[in-house]
Amino acid sequence: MSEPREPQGRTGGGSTSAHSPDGLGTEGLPAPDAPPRGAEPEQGALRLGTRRSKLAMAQSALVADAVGKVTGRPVELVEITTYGDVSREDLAQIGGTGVFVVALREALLRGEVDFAVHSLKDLPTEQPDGLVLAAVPVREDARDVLVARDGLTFAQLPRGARVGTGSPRRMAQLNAYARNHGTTIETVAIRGNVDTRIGYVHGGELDAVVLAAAGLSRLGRLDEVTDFLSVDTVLPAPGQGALAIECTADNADLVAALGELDDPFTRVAVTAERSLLAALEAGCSAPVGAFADLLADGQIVKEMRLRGVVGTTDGSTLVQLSTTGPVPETHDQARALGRELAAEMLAKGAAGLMGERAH
Ligand SMILES: NCc1[nH]cc(CCC(=O)O)c1CC(=O)O
Repeated sequence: MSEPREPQGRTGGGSTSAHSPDGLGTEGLPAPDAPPRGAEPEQGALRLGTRRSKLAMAQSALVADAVGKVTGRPVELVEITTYGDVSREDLAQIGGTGVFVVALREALLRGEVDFAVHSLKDLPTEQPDGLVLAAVPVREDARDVLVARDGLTFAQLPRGARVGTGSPRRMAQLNAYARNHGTTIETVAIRGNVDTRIGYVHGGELDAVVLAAAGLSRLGRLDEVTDFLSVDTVLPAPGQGALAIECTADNADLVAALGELDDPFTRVAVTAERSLLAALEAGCSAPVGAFADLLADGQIVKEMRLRGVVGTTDGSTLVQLSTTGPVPETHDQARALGRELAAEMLAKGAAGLMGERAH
């Protein structure tokens, strides 16, 4: 680590012959009254590039706090407007959720910000040259949730209920779920931020909207949820609920410092999920759900399970498969799991269900 450390306070008094817990001794530390090591340049604030939506700002504030703690440096937020924020076009038309990301990455590559925070599910699966995901912190609740009028759960919605979501993945699975229960819903394509979406329910235009639990949690609005949709019913988007902290690859000190916020299991799980998505050659707004979790026997983690789904938005056809194997020990192993499941899904006709994006 190149970060300066506070000299460890030595409590006065002849204590035991000093052996530090790491066995390295304390000889290398400066005397308590020595000035800070002069080699470190004056370090100013780290600039965090963020989208300006309430959700992005909430996520960035959480990460700014954590980065401040691990680096000991102040973090300042730099707001960046992305095309996805200003365009009112259908997401699938303007190139999927990647439109939220391009402007942030350009700011990173131009050196205008030091690092950026993304919702991992909005990140295209291809990692651009020169940029690295320095950390994927512990994932929030990955589930989708329902915010419905009158506190209704999904099962309580009346036949033909109008359910808003812009996500073909959600449409496919919600319509399939309704069909399997002998009922129907009408999925209504909506866009907009969380306030706008929930506003359609309060305004009476829709019976319910579907959102990510993680987003509502970070906005402090989980109390508005009327039903948490089990991942057995609706597989979340690959990477849903996880954040990605990205910086330029050449900034080794920062890569290492940010790396302290990485959660290895979240990283392995989302790597497998995103590898599945990439191997299905699906755009980010294609109807692909994926979720990796650990199967434990009591306290002992036995295996990782990866589940994937693609379907038509009307829910008439879903290809849903899962695979279980040893918990991957490397990112390559995690990617291999995703590719294997994708190959099985393609063999079952997944490509034909992915609309114009399918090959
Ligand atoms: N597509 C927008 C988006 N990107 C990330 C989240 C939620 C937070 C997350 O999944 O980490 C949302 C909103 C939503 O789907 O409700």
